[in-house]
Amino acid sequence: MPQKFTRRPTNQNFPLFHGKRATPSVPGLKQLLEYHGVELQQETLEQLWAYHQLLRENNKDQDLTRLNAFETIVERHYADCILINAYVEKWPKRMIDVGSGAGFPGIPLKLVNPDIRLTLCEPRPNRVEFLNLVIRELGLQGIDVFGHKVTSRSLTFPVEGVISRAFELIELTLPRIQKALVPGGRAFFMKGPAVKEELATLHPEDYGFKLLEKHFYRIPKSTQDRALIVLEKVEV
Ligand SMILES: C[S@@+](CC[C@H](N)C(=O)[O-])C[C@H]1O[C@@H](n2cnc3c(N)ncnc32)[C@H](O)[C@@H]1O
Repeated sequence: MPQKFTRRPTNQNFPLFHGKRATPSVPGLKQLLEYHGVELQQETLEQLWAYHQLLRENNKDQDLTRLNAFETIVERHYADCILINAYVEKWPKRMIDVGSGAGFPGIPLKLVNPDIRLTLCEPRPNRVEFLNLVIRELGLQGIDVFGHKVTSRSLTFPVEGVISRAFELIELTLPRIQKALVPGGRAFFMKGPAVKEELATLHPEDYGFKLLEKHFYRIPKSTQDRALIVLEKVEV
């Protein structure tokens, strides 16, 4: 069964399952994801569930996410990180996720696109430990953790793609990734509605980039407005 990611935005704002709470379980996860426009293969769903279990078990003492309710985690973490697939025809083969935190968007992105060779960049030791635990426990291949800050000098390997969510202003990230990103490489920024003001004063050409795509959408059946901004490295 192909995986589906609904692109259609909706203004409908139903209470979840007509007021009922979803059961935290694989079927509950499937039901909630489908409610938000994400249809996954069973194997991917089970991997995401395993990740969710690790996130819950380790959140208490490791400060991984401030979201608590199952429904909110599925909507604002999992659906959010998977829906971007609807806007990207082909992901670069070699990517980094800058400021991964507890693994967003990197872990869901990798589960849905196992062919991406991905490095999760995260300096906080407890988060690095958690990300390595997830990789080990889920038996993921082609993914590792760079446990340092990404700076203009710290990345020593070339990459074809960069992604980040809830990290910092785009103009602060561009100099960090300028050297590591190959010409023609792409940078994907997952943003909220405030990005419109950010874009109004952004000059990507100052850093050797050009603005390629802007997608504004809402997580289906939610109040969460999102944007995916794609820049291309043009400078050789
Ligand atoms: C607000 S959190 C966002 C985490 C995740 N991307 C998400 O959407 O939930 C930002 C993360 O960036 C990390 N961070 C801060 N400076 C960084 C840098 N220079 N390079 C890489 N990660 C950094 C922080 O430790 C933190 O975990």
